[in-house]
Amino acid sequence: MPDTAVRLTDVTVRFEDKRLAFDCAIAAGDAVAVAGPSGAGKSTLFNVIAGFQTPATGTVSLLGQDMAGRDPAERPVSVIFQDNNLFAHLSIADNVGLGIHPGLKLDTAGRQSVVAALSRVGLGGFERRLPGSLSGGERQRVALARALVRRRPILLLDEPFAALDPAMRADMAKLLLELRAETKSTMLFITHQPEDIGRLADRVMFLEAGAIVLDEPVRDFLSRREPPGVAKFLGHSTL
Ligand SMILES: Nc1ncnc2c1ncn2[C@@H]1O[C@H](COP(=O)(O)OP(=O)(O)OP(=O)(O)O)[C@@H](O)[C@H]1O
Repeated sequence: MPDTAVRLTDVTVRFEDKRLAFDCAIAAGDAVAVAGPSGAGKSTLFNVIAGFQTPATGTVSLLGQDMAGRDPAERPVSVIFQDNNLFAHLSIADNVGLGIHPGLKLDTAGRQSVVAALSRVGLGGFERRLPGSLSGGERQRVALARALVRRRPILLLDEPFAALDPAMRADMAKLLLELRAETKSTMLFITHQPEDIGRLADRVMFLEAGAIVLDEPVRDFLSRREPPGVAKFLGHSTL
């Protein structure tokens, strides 16, 4: 497998009145926290990597391959969104099965991997239930199971902890660490919580005003007192 999982080179994205610019290289197997104030461009960065947003310029390369012209489904990426992860009218097993086949045409091996993935995230026996009967943390774990059955080497998590209480956050972080060790996947997660960065990330990318302004090891990031935006994020300043 190539050493670099995600490489963005001279990537720009244009909205009516805005221009975002991204350059970065993420090593295969790293867990990277993506942080920064609201509107900084975190979701847009994910959309560029996953293929939901086409850049105006630049190159997106995943596992050494140029992704130009490749639809999201053709990319080696799974995304877990903060909300709307699950279809309310489908059973938990079917919601996970969608990760294998969008028309839910699963063979025996597919059905077995759905059961195995649910068991792996601690939801064995939940197969026939509906999403509405699950807690927020359980629903996030169903989304994780769906990502697991897809077996894509790059996992993007958009605020995976946002809807969770502190105990659930710790459980989710532990599960993600275990899954990362098992699958050797590259993981990027958006978070607004320094605590989540400390327990899960190897590196931190900090975005401001449409650009990656810092990209460094987690220890360096967490000991920062500047720039002001980072100090504020870390709770060292009331600016
Ligand atoms: N489809 C779009 N059309 C126009 N502007 C957009 C579009 N998508 C994003 N933007 C703008 O681009 C900037 C970056 O948005 P983005 O959603 O990536 O930020 P973010 O860091 O994820 O914010 P948040 O933490 O609030 O989710 C914002 O100013 C946003 O208004």
